Amino acid sequence: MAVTTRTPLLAGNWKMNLDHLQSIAFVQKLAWSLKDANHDFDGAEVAIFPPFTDLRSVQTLISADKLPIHFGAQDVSAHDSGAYTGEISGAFLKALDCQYVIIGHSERRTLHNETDEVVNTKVLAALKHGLVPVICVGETAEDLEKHGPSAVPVAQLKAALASVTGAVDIVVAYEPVWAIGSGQAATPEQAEQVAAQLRVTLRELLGDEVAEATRVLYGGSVKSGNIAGFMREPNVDGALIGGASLDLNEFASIVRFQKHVGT
Ligand SMILES: O=C[C@H](O)COP(=O)(O)O
Repeated sequence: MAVTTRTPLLAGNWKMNLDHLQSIAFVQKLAWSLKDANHDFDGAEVAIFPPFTDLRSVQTLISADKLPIHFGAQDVSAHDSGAYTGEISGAFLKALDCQYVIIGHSERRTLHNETDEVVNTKVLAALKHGLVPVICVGETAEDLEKHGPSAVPVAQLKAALASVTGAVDIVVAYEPVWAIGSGQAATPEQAEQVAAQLRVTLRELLGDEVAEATRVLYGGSVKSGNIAGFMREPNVDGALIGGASLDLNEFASIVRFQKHVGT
């Protein structure tokens, strides 16, 4: 068993699914289901990333019922305020008690032309507003063939962290683009290889302490049937889950897979 002091993070990215009423029902049932199963919330952190329009409802429910579930947004503006129609400021997310924000998801990079520079400005904005950025990196199938597994994710992480210094609280999600929504997950060994390289990069850029404290997640076709393999790897500290996070039983089963901390 690998030695780690990092609390695993199981994060559900709902993408553009579930409206605010559906999100309330889902969060209630998830909390009940995990409580019934005696889930150790201190041993494995659970987070959800609903659409923007759900956040206020989710915040109200979680705060009123004191549910041990964390939440964040799926994107943030690089700007604080102003004439940016359709964008959402990090200040607004912080005001809704969001703890996390996903930045640089491959769907943002491809569908909304987000460059490495944009990702970097969003990371800086998140940190400025006290949000923990979940920085997504990952190679396409073509990148994999041309450059091998780690080159593109490492380059993306370096770009995302330009001008970032100090004891920052960040999460990195390694999501090979070819594994997202394809049903073809990376192997645990592949995920570990890239996660280890990403940690080396964190060490170079931000020092030992930050590198040791930063959770590196794997994402891409994670299911209850394959989570155990990923959780066994020493540098994989949890998962960013898309499709399976919309199925209550599947998500609850994934979340319940504990990784031993400090053993
Ligand atoms: O953010 C989550 C990833 O895009 C993974 O999605 P997926 O689990 O549906 O493959």
